[in-house]
Amino acid sequence: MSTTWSPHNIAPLCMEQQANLTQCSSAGFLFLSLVVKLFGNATYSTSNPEQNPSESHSSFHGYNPFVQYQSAYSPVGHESSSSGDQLFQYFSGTRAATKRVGPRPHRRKKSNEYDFIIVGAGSAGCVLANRLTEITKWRVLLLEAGSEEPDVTMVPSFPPLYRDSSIDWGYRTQPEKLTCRGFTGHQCVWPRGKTMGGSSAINYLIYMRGHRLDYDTWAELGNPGWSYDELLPYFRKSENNRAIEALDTIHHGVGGPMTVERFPYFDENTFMLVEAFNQTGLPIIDLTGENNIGTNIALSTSRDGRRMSTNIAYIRPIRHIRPNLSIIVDAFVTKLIIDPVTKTTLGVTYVKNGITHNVFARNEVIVSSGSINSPKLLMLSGIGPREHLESLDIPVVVNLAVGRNLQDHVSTEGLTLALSNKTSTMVSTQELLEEVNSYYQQEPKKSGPLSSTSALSSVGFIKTKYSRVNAPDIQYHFTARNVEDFYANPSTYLEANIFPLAFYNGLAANPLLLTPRSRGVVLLNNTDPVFGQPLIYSGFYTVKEDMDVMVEGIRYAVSLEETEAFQKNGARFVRIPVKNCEDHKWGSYDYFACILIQYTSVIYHPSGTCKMGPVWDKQAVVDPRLRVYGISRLRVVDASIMPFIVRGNTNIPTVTIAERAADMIKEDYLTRNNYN
Ligand SMILES: Cc1cc2nc3c(=O)[nH]c(=O)nc-3n(C[C@H](O)[C@H](O)[C@H](O)COP(=O)(O)OP(=O)(O)OC[C@H]3O[C@@H](n4cnc5c(N)ncnc54)[C@H](O)[C@@H]3O)c2cc1C
Repeated sequence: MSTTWSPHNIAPLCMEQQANLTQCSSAGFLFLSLVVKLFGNATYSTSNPEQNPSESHSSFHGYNPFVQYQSAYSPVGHESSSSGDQLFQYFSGTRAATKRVGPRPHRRKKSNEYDFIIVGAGSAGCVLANRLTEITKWRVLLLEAGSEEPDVTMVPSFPPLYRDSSIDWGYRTQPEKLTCRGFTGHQCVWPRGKTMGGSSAINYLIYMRGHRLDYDTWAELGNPGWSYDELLPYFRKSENNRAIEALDTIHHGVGGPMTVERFPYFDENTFMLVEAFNQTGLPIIDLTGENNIGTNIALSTSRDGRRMSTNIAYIRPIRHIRPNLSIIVDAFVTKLIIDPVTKTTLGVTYVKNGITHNVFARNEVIVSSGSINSPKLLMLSGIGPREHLESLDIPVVVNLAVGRNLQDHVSTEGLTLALSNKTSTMVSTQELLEEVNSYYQQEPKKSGPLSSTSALSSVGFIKTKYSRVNAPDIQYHFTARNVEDFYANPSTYLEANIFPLAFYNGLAANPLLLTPRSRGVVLLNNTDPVFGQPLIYSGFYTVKEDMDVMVEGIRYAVSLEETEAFQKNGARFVRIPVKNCEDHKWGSYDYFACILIQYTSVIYHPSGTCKMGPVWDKQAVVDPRLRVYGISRLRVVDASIMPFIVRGNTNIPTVTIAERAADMIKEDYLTRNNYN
């Protein structure tokens, strides 16, 4: 099998900046070559789990004493080419559409016609493809712009490696006054998964759900069916919990597709951090319970030291087994085919290997392309803000607030915790290469430093004085750092970092803003709307209170230094002002504000750009059953529908949105026969 994954080419960045960093030395290039050789193919994700001994089913195991408590490929030749296609002409306005509404039950199925077409095989798309193909009479097509999921994604310690690699869309934010000023072009990286599994294949594996209040608020806003109590069965349905939390059967599930456990390996710093939070008064709790103020080692979406992407969890077990599921990878959907007269969605146009194809949906097209690409696809198809679309000569089909309401959990990379030799996990190049080889060879279960995200698993949630409700407004992550390299050249270090999370002599303390008041926007690229990067304006800190909350969050992090846990291990925050913030006194409000603006960190949870809301909500793009307003046979199901971002990492909330949506679709088509 050919190599499917290519890493970020850091050489130009290293040379341009003449950066004397470890990742720019032979160590970095040796490491990358070995990883490509061992993990560059897509073997694991495409193999049959029945033949893999590590997939045998087991129930709850892995009690951690510290914690109290998965197509037949649809041949390309089966799709019609676009040339001369009548429906393609509708869109370009050269031909009048034939009106057709309501069910079409007696038509013979054509090879390029499916019951449902799902655009995007990410967190949501893979769940939907699995659940909808449970109905054997439904033919479902899953289209994914990226490749098969390469083996490199399985290693929990490797997330820094995926950024700007062949499985990342490689997006950047647009320059803004209050964000990302310290980075090249004043732009922040904005990673998004471009492979089977989507962002769930490149994320940091943290299993989190958010707070009860998040979902109750969605429901109170006029979205029936989305309260915490109504979603809890769906959280359980997806979950196969193999940790101590499995004993809490009210909140956790054990038979679902998504294996959830604690990693087989933790270093001392992981324990130190939870201990420190605990010593500030935060209780050790199940962070995935209804109220998440507290601390613990987080659960992870992993199984025996390997990542569980939604591709592994939901697609791998059914691929080549369910004949009604077709999957086409490397298929970039460029437009929805919409009858402009009846405003009915008929299918999609996609490009694969430079050839344009049209495929048609008897029932619905479901857009699950994520919070950046879903609004992009809608806008390319004439669904979006009138003014913006008209400025690009795109005929407006429906005027909706698509791309607005962008939210994320902003953080900073500017706060560094230095570790003493006592707990530093730094290794030599030789040791690093040996660890990579050792992880590769372990069968059937993986263990050791690379089988874990290390200190990133230690999570704390706090409520600052700014929180108006009894729920957290700051969450903490701690990410591996080489302190000397960071201080030598912060922006290049961060932009070209490729090393595993396991080996470090310092940690970035990342406070996450859980309830941002600021809003950003996603717009189409004005020079190349289809193939160009969408324009992402994060809008971070455009509401001043967001900065106040974050400064408070930084102060709390710094206070961890006073705990016995930090003191006995000699862990100390580095008080040297970081580049571009030297004019401010370390520890002052202005210094902390400076690091927020200079070294803004996007925590990769964009949400809200196809907002769910009732008919009277002018910002709403989809209704509470996730149907796009003003267009029939079209839904959006992914993180973009969240009216407000949840208080916690967004993968499992997105999986749960898709689980809920799948049942809604079944209700709509199997019980009510409601096609509009
Ligand atoms: C680096 C990173 C770290 C993260 N860490 C965590 C974490 O630890 N825990 C957590 O809970 N969450 C984490 N998240 C967030 C979480 O993974 C996302 O919120 C979630 O995966 C979003 O799911 P989605 O279905 O909305 O979009 P995605 O999973 O991004 O899926 C969208 C899919 O659509 C495809 N697509 C897009 N456009 C097209 C098109 N035009 N044609 C065909 N296909 C298309 C994409 O290639 C992609 O596969 C992280 C995200 C990232 C990027």
